[in-house]
Amino acid sequence: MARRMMSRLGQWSSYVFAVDFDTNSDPIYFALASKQSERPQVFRNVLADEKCYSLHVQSDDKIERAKFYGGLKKKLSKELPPECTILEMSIFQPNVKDSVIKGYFLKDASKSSATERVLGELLRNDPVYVCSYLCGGEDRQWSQHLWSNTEDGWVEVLEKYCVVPAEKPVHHPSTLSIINYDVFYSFEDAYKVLQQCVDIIPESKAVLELVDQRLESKEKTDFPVIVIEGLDATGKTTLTESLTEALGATLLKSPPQCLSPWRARFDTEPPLIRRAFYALGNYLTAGQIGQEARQAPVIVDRYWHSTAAYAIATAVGGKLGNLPQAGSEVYGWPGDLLRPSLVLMLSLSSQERMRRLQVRGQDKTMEEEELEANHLFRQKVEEAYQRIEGPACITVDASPSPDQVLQQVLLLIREKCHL
Ligand SMILES: Nc1ncnc2c1ncn2[C@@H]1O[C@H](COP(=O)(O)OP(=O)(O)O)[C@@H](O)[C@H]1O
Ligand SMILES: Nc1ccn([C@@H]2O[C@H](COP(=O)(O)OP(=O)(O)O)[C@@H](O)[C@H]2O)c(=O)n1
Repeated sequence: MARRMMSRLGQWSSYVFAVDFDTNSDPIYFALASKQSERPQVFRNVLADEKCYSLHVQSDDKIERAKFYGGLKKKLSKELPPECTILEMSIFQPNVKDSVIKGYFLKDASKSSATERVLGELLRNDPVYVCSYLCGGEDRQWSQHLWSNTEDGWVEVLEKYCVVPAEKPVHHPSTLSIINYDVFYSFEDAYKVLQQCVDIIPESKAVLELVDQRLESKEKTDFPVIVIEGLDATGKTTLTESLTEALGATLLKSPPQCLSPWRARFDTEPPLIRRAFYALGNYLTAGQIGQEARQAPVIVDRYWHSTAAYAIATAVGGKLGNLPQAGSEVYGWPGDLLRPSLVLMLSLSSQERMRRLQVRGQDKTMEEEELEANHLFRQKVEEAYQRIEGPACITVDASPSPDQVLQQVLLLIREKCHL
């Protein structure tokens, strides 16, 4: 019944469908209508005579939705014929926060009926909507056909709508659900996510217990707190160690050491859960900063900027221009998180960063591997770093020798923190 209600055109008419045919260009946007449009056909330039399908996740439970969507791509890649291309798609109400429903669009060039079989199985067993797309008639217009499950196990077409072009929205759909899905702006919001995961991820309990024992931090610290940020291999470890020695400071990092046993586990989780874990790491580190900054200056290797910038850059699909505008609330500092006195971001050319990565030759996190493969993603991380406010970060050229970088940073610290 719920499915029937949701599928009515009245319900869908305010929604737009976005399919990422190519990460370097805008998605193709389309909507559903009862009548064909006279404007050009939506898919004409991107589809050959392939069979096309879409799937989107249906569940009111945020955690279930995130878990299922994360696993769905793996499942589809494994079970669909190799001639089937899996593209990301989302359904959303233009410029309405939290309205996004994520899914996949399939272009199937195979001759077999394997794809339909896999989709039929998914429809029977999982919280998904499945649609197929047909191109027909003299003017070769596209229509969308919503599938439904019958009691005797057959899949039938429930409803059919015309596919019509839709306007490009002001905000890229991936920016509509950053808040509380990719980035958490209060302790409570991140904590709630892990609380809801206790049954499915037993490690959450241990993390929550640690977090429950965290130290509270005052808003104002006695000694300055200096955060060093930057992409992997920009020289954070080298600099934070020499700074700590030069200033007689205490060195801390986020996520803190006490979370290490669980980090790899949470790195395999979908963004919602993974980001909540890192967000809580910042609150644990904040407690340590508050304590240590009573006695000496504190140097912190990665903190909130890392958590927010990587999360935003991962969440926002496609081009650099799809990032939320500078000044957007997504770049704001969480009201309840200790603010450092100074944030410095080490910046390097990609060639020098690659050289240092190769010299170091250590294992990289999956995300760091992606950074290497994906120049666009790296640009988005650096741009997001620069847009975060309260405090904003100051960019430091990390290409000179380690000692020159240290001297340059010491000068900045003396100027800004009067140390
Ligand atoms: N200023 C520098 N010039 C040249 N090499 C550097 C410099 N700073 C760090 N390195 C080297 O680059 C690699 C990455 O530095 P590291 O401090 O581990 O970066 P991060 O902690 O940001 O990942 C290491 O092999 C380090 O010795
Ligand atoms: N405070 C932090 C630190 C790291 N992170 C995440 O951890 C990853 C980087 O961690 P890392 O261990 O590879 O970084 P390095 O300190 O080795 O440069 C990023 O991909 C971020 O997603 C975070 O979200 N918040």
